[in-house]
Amino acid sequence: MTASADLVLASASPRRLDLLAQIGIVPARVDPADIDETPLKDETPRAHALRLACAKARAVADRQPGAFVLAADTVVACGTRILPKAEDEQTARRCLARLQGRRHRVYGGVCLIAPDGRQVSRVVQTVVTFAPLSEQQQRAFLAAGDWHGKAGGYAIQGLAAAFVTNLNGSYSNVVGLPLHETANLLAGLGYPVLR
Ligand SMILES: Cc1cn([C@H]2C[C@H](O)[C@@H](COP(=O)(O)OP(=O)(O)OP(=O)(O)O)O2)c(=O)[nH]c1=O
Repeated sequence: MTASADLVLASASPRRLDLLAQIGIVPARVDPADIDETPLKDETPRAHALRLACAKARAVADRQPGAFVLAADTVVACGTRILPKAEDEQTARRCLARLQGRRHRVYGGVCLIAPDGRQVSRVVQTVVTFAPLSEQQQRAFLAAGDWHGKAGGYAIQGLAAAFVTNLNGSYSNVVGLPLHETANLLAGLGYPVLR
């Protein structure tokens, strides 16, 4: 019965919609959750990604009865520090200064709530390494503006790809949704995937 229920994507991110489409999943509706994304005191990046993904899914499931609700959250972390979503150039500059020439982690929280109320979630970790960047490279990147609204101030699917020397784990997780794990969560709760 639940196999034919609608899927609602609880996200304003067009990248998540594109990623789902890549594996043949087209949500019936997009209904972004508007929640407070401020980290709690001493919250780890992993716990933060999981908490926000579940809070987004819960907020939307409450107003979308009878549907599967999928939500996610992407967190870029330097050590235990959660990097902000870059909404201005100064924030993006600070993020880039931290990321260049070193390794960081990207945590993707995913949460799925089924029509019958069952809830499953995962956190997926990807390790990304950026090359050391010259002042000129950093200036050019910032001027291009491909940091706006992005966790950690970069988009691996955009210009920042030129900076990545190594990636260990799920690439789609960095873009915004770990596809393998998301497909498994959907299939596990009875939503048709690749059928
Ligand atoms: C690191 C990285 C992040 N991002 C984006 C994905 C997410 O949109 C954003 C992280 O913010 P999120 O809060 O996870 O997502 P969002 O605010 O865009 O949408 P919603 O909360 O409604 O689900 O950063 C990239 O597009 N590429 C990258 O390489």
